Amino acid sequence: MGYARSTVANCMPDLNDPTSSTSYRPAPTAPEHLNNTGCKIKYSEGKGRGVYASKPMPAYTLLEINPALLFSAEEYEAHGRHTVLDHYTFKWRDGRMALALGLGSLFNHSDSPNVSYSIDTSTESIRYTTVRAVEPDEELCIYYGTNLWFKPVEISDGRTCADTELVDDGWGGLSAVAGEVEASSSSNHVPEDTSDPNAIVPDEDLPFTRVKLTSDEDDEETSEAVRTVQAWAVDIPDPRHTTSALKWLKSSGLDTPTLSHLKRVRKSPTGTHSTLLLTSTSPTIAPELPSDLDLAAPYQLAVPRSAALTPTSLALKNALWPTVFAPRRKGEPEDWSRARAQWACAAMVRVVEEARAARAAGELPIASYVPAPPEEPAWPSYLARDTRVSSAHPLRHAALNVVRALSNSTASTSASIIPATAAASTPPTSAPTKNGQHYLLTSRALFVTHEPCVMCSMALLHSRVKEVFFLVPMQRTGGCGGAACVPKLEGVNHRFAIGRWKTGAGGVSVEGLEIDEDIDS
Ligand SMILES: C[S@@+](CC[C@H](N)C(=O)[O-])C[C@H]1O[C@@H](n2cnc3c(N)ncnc32)[C@H](O)[C@@H]1O
Repeated sequence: MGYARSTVANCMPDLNDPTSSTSYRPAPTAPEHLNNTGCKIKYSEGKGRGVYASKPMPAYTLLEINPALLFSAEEYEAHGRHTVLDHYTFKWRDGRMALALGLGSLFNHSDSPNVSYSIDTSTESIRYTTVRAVEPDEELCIYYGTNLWFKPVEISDGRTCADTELVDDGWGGLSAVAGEVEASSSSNHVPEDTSDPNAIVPDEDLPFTRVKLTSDEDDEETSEAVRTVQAWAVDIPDPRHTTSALKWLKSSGLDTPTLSHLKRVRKSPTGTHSTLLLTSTSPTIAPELPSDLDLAAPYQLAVPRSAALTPTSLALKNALWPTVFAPRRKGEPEDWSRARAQWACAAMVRVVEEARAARAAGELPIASYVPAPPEEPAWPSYLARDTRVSSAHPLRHAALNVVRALSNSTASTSASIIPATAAASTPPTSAPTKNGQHYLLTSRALFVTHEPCVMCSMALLHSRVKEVFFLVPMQRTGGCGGAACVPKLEGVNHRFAIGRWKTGAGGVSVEGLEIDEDIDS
């Protein structure tokens, strides 16, 4: 908290060792315990007790708010550190020591944590929140930091914490709480912890700085980029019945706000009939129609998922279904919610971790990551390292490798190109392959440790990526504002947003990511 490490750490009892000389022994069975968010206690192989999910949990689920028991550093020095409490104690921001009263004390450590926590000094409490979607029976783990006092048991991908140098994550890393990153959340570029994950984060508190693009940033300027959703529609053979059909629709309960960006009626070009858009809910069960109206059988069709932001996108969307025109003011940036900012921090932590693992394996410390979007947690995510060294291939840059990972996602993958989720081998049909073009990153965000070079930036532009976040600027070679800004160039047919990560934001450090500034990234 790190968990407070003391000079006697090595003399501390091993919670997993029944022969340990301490009087502490893990109980043979976990107590019956289920909190109201669905966390339960179970024994975790080699770790003692742990906290587990009893049901599926979406990303950013608030798991627990635990009061902290605070005591002075002197008390800790004289007593606490000589007891089993040392395993559970961590440093509070003001130098006192703290113990989480509740399940918080039972979260085990993982170097790929699925839970982050934040300290609320005003209420002297700690909030634990999932950072990604969690499966039933999955262990819920936090990140203790780099100075572990025990040998961590292997995590699911076969690595141990000792294999990689890890990031001190201001969102999930206990060491961050120990004051290794700025204590104040705003100076750490971490949005205030409010209970509302939808709260909009002011621009100055975002973990990145937006690189300003002068042109409009609408990402739906080509027909293949138009995002669609399946909806039910019905033809009205006699257009004179359109008003009655509309009246029925309004009272039917089918008329939900999900399609409010679309007109309800489309007239056939010849005027022979009109079509009524019914609903986007239930892809399998056709909506029931009134018997007193002369309507054909309902059918499904693809309609635009959102309003049109530009005249070009309006024309493209109208070709599918009459769409509302809601232009964004030129250069107006997208709002970011707190949940989305947390998702971005977790993604940047993950990609930095991968880059450090790449370096340990003899590669350049560069990695790239396309996480599942927070609003589509079931979509596959992709992770790739730079493999120029091992492949002796000058084009195996991390950003290109991750695009290859996406396009190869139905084929077998190599160790350096990792579908970062189990779902990667069978992407849902609504995932990025939906346009039939497997390299497309339409509507996806890409996190990369080093500013992509001009070549990679151009490739990303072709892939229609929505936004790129990078940590290390590359003044001489970068294509996202360093040597050039590719999405700003005149004549390009797509623009992506760029975020330059703020120093220390989310507890992410650039340590270990040094590369020669002339190397393309
Ligand atoms: C805060 S306690 C966590 C709850 C603890 N497992 C229990 O049964 O009370 C921290 C202790 O859990 C164990 N632990 C936590 N994460 C571990 C991991 N990844 N591998 C092995 N042991 C772990 C270590 O013994 C550590 O000192």
